[in-house]
Amino acid sequence: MSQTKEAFAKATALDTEIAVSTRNICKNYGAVEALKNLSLDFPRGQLTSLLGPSGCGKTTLLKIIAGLLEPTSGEVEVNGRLVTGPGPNRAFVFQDFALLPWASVMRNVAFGLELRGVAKSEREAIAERYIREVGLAGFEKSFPHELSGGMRQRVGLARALSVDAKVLLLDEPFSAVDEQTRRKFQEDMLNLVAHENKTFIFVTHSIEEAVFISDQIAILLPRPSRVSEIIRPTGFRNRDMGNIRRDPEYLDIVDQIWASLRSYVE
Ligand SMILES: Nc1ncnc2c1ncn2[C@@H]1O[C@H](COP(=O)(O)OP(=O)(O)OP(=O)(O)O)[C@@H](O)[C@H]1O
Repeated sequence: MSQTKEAFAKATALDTEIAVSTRNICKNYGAVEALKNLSLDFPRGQLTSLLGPSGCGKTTLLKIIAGLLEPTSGEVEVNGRLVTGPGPNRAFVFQDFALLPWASVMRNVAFGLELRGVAKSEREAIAERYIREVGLAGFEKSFPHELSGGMRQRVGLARALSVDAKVLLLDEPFSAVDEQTRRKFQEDMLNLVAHENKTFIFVTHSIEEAVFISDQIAILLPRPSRVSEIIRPTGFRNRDMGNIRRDPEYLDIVDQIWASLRSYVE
């Protein structure tokens, strides 16, 4: 079997522990049926991307997992426990960064810990580690308006990492940055997933991005959304990052996903 076929076929047999599980999620906004019986498992320590046509309900699903939005019916389990609202085991990285404009990078990154009552010296030590890890060392005292969009996004990511949530929910985190920065971020994400042992759930519009960074890709159907396909591009995962984008399996999977999605684009 070719590696590409394997990526699609393997999607049925999962031998990894499940960190997050959504079961028969339905979500209606008044007369708008956004999600319908959506069931999906998210393997622990891996990155799953949600990919689908605009308006299919990706952000809605992310917010339901975060506990920020209640499903009309169905349930979400995180580490075997039912989600009934937001909790410290999940951190959300918002599309617009949601930084405090009046606070320094250090204060912004440490803010989640500050809210949890962690002592200043301890929270700043933790924040410093993640500021370094996302490549912002030296900018601790800067304010958000002094940073580029890409740097602000890194502050948001460092803040989510600092609170030590086991599940990170990222809503199109790289959409506001230029292409070069975006590629660097994608490589950083691969490193983070490899070293942090956290479960990442990632919304993106980009097929190439999803295939580059994901252990698992869930393709969602247009509204009312369900999962149409699950793809696990494992073949090139352990190869040199610099070569992934020209790997034949990578290119094949990108093509196949586009073939699935193109019928939904007007
Ligand atoms: N608060 C709301 N009230 C009414 N309808 C809503 C609300 N939030 C979302 N919707 C609708 O639900 C559907 C799913 O929205 P959602 O933002 O989850 O989709 P998405 O896949 O993340 O979209 P995009 O890819 O464009 O960001 C859309 O049709 C949207 O218009």
